[in-house]
Amino acid sequence: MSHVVPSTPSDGSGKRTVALVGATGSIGTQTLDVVERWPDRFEVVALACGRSSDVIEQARRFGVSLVGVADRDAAREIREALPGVEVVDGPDAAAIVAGCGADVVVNGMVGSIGLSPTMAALRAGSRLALANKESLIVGGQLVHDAAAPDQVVPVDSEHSAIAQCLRGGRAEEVARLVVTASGGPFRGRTRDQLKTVTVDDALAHPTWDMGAVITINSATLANKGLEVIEAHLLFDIDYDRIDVVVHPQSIVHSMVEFVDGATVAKLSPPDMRLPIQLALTWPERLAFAPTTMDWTTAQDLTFEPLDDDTFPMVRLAVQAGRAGGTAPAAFNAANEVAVETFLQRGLDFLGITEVVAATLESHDVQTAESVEQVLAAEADARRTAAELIRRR
Ligand SMILES: NC(=O)C1=CN([C@@H]2O[C@H](COP(=O)(O)OP(=O)(O)OC[C@H]3O[C@@H](n4cnc5c(N)ncnc54)[C@H](OP(=O)(O)O)[C@@H]3O)[C@@H](O)[C@H]2O)C=CC1
Ligand SMILES: CC(=O)[C@@H](O)[C@H](O)COP(=O)(O)O
Ligand SMILES: [Mn+2]
Repeated sequence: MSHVVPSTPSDGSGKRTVALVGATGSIGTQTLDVVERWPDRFEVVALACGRSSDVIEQARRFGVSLVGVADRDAAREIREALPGVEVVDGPDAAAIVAGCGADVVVNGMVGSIGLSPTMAALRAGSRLALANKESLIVGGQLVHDAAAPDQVVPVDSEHSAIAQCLRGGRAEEVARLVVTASGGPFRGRTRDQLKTVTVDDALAHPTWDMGAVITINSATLANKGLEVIEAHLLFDIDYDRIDVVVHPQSIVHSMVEFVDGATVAKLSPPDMRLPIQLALTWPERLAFAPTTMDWTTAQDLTFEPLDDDTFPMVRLAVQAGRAGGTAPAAFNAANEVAVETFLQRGLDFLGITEVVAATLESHDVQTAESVEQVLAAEADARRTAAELIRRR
């Protein structure tokens, strides 16, 4: 485990400065909920979003000095509403915010556009609380190499759980990682039954309330595929030693099996404020529990194997992960294009997986030694996916 190791615990004195990219989304707003609870521990200094004017109220509430807005038209209105605040705009705005030198940068952006903020935070030497799994997956070795040993702390619930299970353990004692999946809204359905599902059906996640893209990724199981690659990169474990198991209650957030047969699991009700809070102060735990288990009542915790034929996305992601180089970036780019088109009602649900499989099939895997190479491979995969969708 090279990137998630305990750093020196804080002695509780002094505030940590926090920069938050993706401030107006699901992770972003929950991060602000957590931070607001601890005014003596955190000071939000910079925020970034795509275009939402919600950032105006957030910037005022936290008294930030820097705001990044990707959309230039939206930025004009936001700048006028925030006199005295530096408002940067355009495609590099989030990277400027992430690179501002805060103690902790939370990357809660959606999609591989989160790569440049991830790299900017790492280059600035900030602790990176990483929800934006796509940046790690597409950046792969580049992100891995740019990160100091204790610099990246996962926010993703499964990876936060694994990091907690591994805490204090030795790498050579780990036998396997077991990543849990809710199974999404279509768990138990056949491929035939998935032919007619709608966008609204796919957005009805059984256990988590999240942004639209990750919710669709949970429905196709692409999210779990991305999470297997994420686990491989964060914890340096071979794909042969990472399993996925379906656990519909989303209470066991993942597990680690050790060489003596002991399995350690992390359990809590499904609430992202717990892993967000822990990532802000890792490895220290703050004494606020957003929700707790009620162990005085009967609980059913069930586990079942993944139906790999109906939901082949995990298999495809592992194939991309094993191929290495630009393949994970191609997998993710094709998925982003297909999901966006599905959300706009331009592609059927099963088409998402088919487009990803066909894009991956035709992708010419290259080494990913620079951000430019990754971006070129992504652009190529996006073109292929768009062309496949056009021809359907
Ligand atoms: N939501 C969850 O519970 C979980 C999410 N994650 C991961 O966290 C990430 C965020 O997910 P989620 O919060 O659900 O997504 P949302 O769609 O809810 O939020 C996305 C955020 O990104 C912002 N954004 C979009 N484009 C840009 C840009 N160019 N520059 C800066 N900001 C931009 C949006 O701003 P605007 O509002 O202006 O469009 C918004 O603030 C994803 O990678 C997801 O996989 C992981 C585990 C759980
Ligand atoms: C909350 C979180 O971490 C999500 O990634 C969640 O795991 C999605 O649920 P699925 O298990 O359905 O993909
Ligand atoms: Mn997750």
